[in-house]
Amino acid sequence: MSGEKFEKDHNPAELSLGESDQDDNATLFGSNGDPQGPAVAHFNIREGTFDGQTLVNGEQGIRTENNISVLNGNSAQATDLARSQLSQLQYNENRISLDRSINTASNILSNLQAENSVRPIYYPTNIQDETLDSKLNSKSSKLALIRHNSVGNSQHLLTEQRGSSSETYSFELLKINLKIGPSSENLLQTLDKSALSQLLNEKFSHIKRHLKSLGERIDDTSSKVLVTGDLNSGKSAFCNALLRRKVMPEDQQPCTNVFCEIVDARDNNKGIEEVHAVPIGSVYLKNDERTYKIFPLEELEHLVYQSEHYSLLIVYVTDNRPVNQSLLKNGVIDIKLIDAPGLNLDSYHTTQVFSRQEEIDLVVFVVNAENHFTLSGREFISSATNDKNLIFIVVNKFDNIRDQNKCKRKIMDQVHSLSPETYKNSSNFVHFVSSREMINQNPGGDGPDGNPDDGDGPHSPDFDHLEASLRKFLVEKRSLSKLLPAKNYLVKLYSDLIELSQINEKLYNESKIGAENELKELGPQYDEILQLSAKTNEKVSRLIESVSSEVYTNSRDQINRIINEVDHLSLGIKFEGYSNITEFARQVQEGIIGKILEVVSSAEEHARNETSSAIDEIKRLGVQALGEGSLPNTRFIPSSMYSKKKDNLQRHIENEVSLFDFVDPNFESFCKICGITIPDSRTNLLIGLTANKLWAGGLSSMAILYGPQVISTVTGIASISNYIPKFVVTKVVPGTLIGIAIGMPLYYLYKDAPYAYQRNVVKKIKRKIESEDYQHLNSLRISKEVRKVLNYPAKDISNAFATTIEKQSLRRSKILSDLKTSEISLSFYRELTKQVKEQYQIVQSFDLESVHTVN
Ligand SMILES: Nc1nc2c(ncn2[C@@H]2O[C@H](COP(=O)(O)OP(=O)(O)OP(=O)(O)O)[C@@H](O)[C@H]2O)c(=O)[nH]1
Repeated sequence: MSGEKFEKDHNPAELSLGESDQDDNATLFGSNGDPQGPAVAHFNIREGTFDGQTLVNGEQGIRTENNISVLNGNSAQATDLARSQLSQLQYNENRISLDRSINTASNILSNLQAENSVRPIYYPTNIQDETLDSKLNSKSSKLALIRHNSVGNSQHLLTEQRGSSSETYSFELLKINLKIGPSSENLLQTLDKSALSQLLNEKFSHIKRHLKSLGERIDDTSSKVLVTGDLNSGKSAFCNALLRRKVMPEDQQPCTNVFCEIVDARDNNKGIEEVHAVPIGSVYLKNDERTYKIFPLEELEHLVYQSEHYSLLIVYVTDNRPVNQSLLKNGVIDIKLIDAPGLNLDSYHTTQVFSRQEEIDLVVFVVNAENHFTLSGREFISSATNDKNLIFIVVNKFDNIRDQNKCKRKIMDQVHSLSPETYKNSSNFVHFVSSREMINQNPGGDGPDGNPDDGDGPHSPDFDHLEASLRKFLVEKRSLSKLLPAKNYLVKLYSDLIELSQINEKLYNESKIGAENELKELGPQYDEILQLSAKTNEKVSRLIESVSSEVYTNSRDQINRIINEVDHLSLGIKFEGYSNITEFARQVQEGIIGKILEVVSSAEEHARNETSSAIDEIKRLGVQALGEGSLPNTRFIPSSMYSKKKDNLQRHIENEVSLFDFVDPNFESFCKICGITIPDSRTNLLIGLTANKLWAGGLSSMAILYGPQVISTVTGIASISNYIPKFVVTKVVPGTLIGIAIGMPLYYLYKDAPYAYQRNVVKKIKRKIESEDYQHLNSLRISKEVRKVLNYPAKDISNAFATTIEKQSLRRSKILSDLKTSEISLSFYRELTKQVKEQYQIVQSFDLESVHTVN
């Protein structure tokens, strides 16, 4: 039946056989005559039939010829069939709801995968596991992980949480277990964020694939029954007994080596009985004949041995028995029987894998009543029970047992220990039968050529009961065989998702609160550090400014002083006559420049000392503001200051010495040299100065430049001698005057030469200094160096501040981004928790009936 025909909007719980006085037809559910609307199921109570509109498994209910004949002839059977069909309707209701829930679950997982790729989902590594050391599962490690994984460094929250009690989580389907050996620790806790996220993603994909196959399984209209058991226990015989004909080869020697799928030929192979042998490595596609080889049914007894060629034999057989008797063709669903090879070392694993396939609805385990359960049989049953698969246990060859009660007791004891659930419902799930008797009573069977009996074929109460249980379980209780696994899976999945979502919701909420608190704390801290930085930098700048300008002033003053004093400085250089005049000139020049440079050096030394103290002060200010250890550990080396060639004054002074450099007539020195007392009273000072000026500007030049005229003047004076007594004029006066006029300047010039040279050099130097603005440039040079050196610790401070501010700023933006992440995630998980809880309720409410109420 196409599921879409029975659409939503009606509650499966309301399905019931209608009993109305006015109307024999009860409407089970449906639309009100709307042809496009959901199908309508009408059940005629008197006739025990559905009307022609009612679709059952894709067919029009019971309007087939066979069915009508059967139903007309037997109202009890009709009621049975009606019940089957009613259960089919109910099945469809549940199936559609489950389908919807499977799709929802799959979408939720896709959303989680998308979320996981952007913001890694927190997956607790402290999952409850009896084998795990709970000491490893502290809450702090969990929080450390979420911090590491997704939120970042909200350190205080981490600390806050450390005190709280540890929690463990229990997942069933979402459990990721990375244990290598049974005793080893779960490696989950050692994984990093991306690895964990990847694993979770894979887990989601795996679950999605499983959901898909569950969806396919519940949509599949057929049911598969895997018949397995120990070697030679009579599995093939049991299949034949169910078919009431010898289809599968039976042998005392192990014979069935290939899995055989017995399928109704009428519905699935146009009624043709044959075997489709699927070669190893091929996947059976009915419509593609390249995927299998066709053999007549008679070949089956050879084919079952050919496990080296074939992996699967599809055996198409026709079961002509009425729908209420035939298991394969029961009028409701397709049932396929799979006759598996007997369990031995080779086949055990394959059979176990086979039994876990989604399309296996029921496992029938055939055990030989004579041998009881073998080791492999016991293992198979406990493993199937662990997988929560329902198992029918058929104790075959019971006809061979003499003390049947004893045998029953022993086997039931074994069942009890193997599967308590099966034991509890043993009347439905454990059957003691003889397959051989069923076949022997009906050797011809109801094959295609055999006469379908009248429905009263061979009977055995035990076998009838077994068949009835199987039928009811597969046909009427399909909800259990097909839908229950899907429901259980969804219940587990939603329960895990609720837990996962709630954990994330809780942690992201905590994370959000933490981030908000951190931001609150960080705001003032950030402003504080900004202000402190500005203040400290300003203080340091002011300090640098004041030290540099003090150094500048000091240097300038000192240089000025020496320049002023240099005229009168005693250089202690002896003038050893004009023969050594060049050497004298050099020594004088060097002496004067040396004096100036001495002062420059002393200004530099002063600058060094000032720099050193200023560095200490700047460092102190830095430590005061930023704390110990916040600045780089640097050491000031005073000698590194002014280490380069500091002065090129000497190079600028002309080295050439001319004779005129030694001539500098000066009244003062003249007086000094000539023994003339200089007026020193205040009133005479002006005269002295004027005279000095005159000398400086006139007499000295006059003596040098106008010497001849002076002499001629003196000569002129000599002409006056005509009026003076001759001997005076001719002998005394001229001689004296000439002697005075020539001798004194010459004497003066000779004596003054070294001083004059010094004065001239000083003048020269002063001129040079003046033209070059030497004092300013040198003071500037010295103070600039101070500023440059002081800028290093200042820069260290501003760098340290910049780093702190940047750190704070980075932290702030990190917290802001964490906050945003937390808010987005929080709203995602809030919504998710709501959704998965709703889905959990919905799935829980599906009424598939109690598993063990088969009757
Ligand atoms: N007495 C008795 N013999 C049975 C019964 N069922 C099967 N046998 C015999 O037991 C032997 C093995 O039966 P099979 O049906 O081939 O057993 P099997 O479990 O299919 O064998 P493998 O598939 O080879 O493991 C055959 O000789 C059957 O005739 C039974 O109910 N009673």
